[in-house]
Amino acid sequence: MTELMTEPNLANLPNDIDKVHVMLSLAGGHQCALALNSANDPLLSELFDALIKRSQNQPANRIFKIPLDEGRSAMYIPSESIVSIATSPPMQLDSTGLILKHFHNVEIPSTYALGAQYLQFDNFLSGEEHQQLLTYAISTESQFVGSTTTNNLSDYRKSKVVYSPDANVLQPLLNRIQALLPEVLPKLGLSPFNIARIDSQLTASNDGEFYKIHDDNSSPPTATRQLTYVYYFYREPKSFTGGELRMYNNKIENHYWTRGEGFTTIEPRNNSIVFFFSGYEHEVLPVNCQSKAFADSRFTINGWMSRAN
Ligand SMILES: O=C(O)CCC(=O)C(=O)O
Ligand SMILES: [Fe+2]
Repeated sequence: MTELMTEPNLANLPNDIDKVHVMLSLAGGHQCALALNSANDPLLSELFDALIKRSQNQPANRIFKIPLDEGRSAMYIPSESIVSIATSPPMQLDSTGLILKHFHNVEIPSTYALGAQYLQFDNFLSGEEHQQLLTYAISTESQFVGSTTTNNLSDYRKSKVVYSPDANVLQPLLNRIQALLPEVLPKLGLSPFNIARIDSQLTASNDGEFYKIHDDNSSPPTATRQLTYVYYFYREPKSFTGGELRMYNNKIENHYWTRGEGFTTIEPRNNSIVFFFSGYEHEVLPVNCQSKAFADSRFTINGWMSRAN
């Protein structure tokens, strides 16, 4: 008997941020839809495990209990009958079938590792270019608005932002970043990619402000972000402490790459730039700025290179 492969229709499923919608195609042409609360649900990695075993002609020999109707009923499926698994959002698997994360259209670094990976370059702009950005940031105080996040959680991110800074002022920085990409990408284990867009925002973090743990590409609107950059600048003498960037290590849990315990703390040095893969989890520790003066803020121009689909 031949098994007919039809494309499962996930198009009209809701696009929740954390939920993973799964469509199992089963031998005999049957399909079974389920929604998991997160990509961390062990059922998902176990289903992939069965699929991988099947692709290697190894028996998985188990029965899956698939919750239906929000757990009010269940269906039992022998592992051998799983022909394919469709997910929304897509899952990224490594060569052994570990689920890396529910990345969308990004390429996972070839060196995706347990340790946090980033690059920091000091003295990134000339003194004049650095001063120009500082003068611009301080003089546009009235254009800064309270920051938001795509998960819309309150108390998750506190800082002030200009979402569309003057393109002419950004140009020297963006030129230098683009010129450095051929060096940066291989060092981070990323291949060259077609840049569909470069976003930039200007931020000011003052006393008590922070950005809790997040990654930069796991919501539908940010799904194609591949590379994050953060350029740091502030007025000398430095009038704040804290505000370090903390990059988290990864670990494997339930066949799934997730945030590990360890981290690296990166000093937001004046006129330095940091690059990292947008899927890595990171946070900005609280800033202490006694003067509370806007001009004494920890400023950044930070943004993302998104790949073309
Ligand atoms: O300011 C920083 O050090 C990082 C900012 C950040 O993580 C973001 O805007 O997504
Ligand atoms: Fe971030």
